[in-house]
Amino acid sequence: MGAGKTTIGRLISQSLGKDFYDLDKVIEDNAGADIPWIFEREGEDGFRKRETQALASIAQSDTGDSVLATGGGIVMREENREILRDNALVVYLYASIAQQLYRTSKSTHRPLLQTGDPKATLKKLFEVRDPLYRDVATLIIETDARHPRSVANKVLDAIKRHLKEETTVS
Ligand SMILES: Nc1ncnc2c1ncn2[C@@H]1O[C@H](COP(=O)(O)OP(=O)(O)O)[C@@H](O)[C@H]1O
Ligand SMILES: O=C(O)C1=C[C@@H](OP(=O)(O)O)[C@@H](O)[C@H](O)C1
Ligand SMILES: [Mg+2]
Repeated sequence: MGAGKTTIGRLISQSLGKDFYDLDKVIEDNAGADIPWIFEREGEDGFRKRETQALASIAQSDTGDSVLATGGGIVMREENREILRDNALVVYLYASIAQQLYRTSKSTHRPLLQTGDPKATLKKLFEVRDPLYRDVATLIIETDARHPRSVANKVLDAIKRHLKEETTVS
């Protein structure tokens, strides 16, 4: 949360002229309700079920030519990780806890951070999730101390380099 997935994903899709999906927005549109409402009525488990359904349906229907920003918890289910590995070039946007805290502090839209100690929550989530992000990631990009446009350019460069290397090798 607060790594910049939604912001950077949209910028990248514009640069590449590809469709953009934000999985949280897809979940909200499908549910006809926002994420805080889903967490309140259905709990985190209900949200995770909706998240997997939305991811699977995009992976099935998409032509493979789009940019998808997921929510930060997407890696918690092995089936989601499998879908990502099989269908996508996955970019892990790394942000320090301090940056995550700063970037998420103005929003009340993330139910998991509506606690007395969001910093401790972010730290716990990072410990569990960082190895999982690394497990599914094709590329890892550091986002601290960088403007969103500059992060987007860094991602675009890394993707181009990666695709060029793949072509050279095969
Ligand atoms: N590289 C960055 N530098 C500074 N602020 C950023 C950066 N990336 C995103 N932000 C800001 O942080 C907030 C959270 O970004 P967002 O894209 O919603 O993150 P995520 O989808 O990963 O939770 C937004 O207000 C966004 O404008
Ligand atoms: O990390 C998480 O578990 C979540 C991250 C959120 O998305 P962002 O990572 O875009 O904030 C959203 O999917 C939900 O609040 C749960
Ligand atoms: Mg987001």
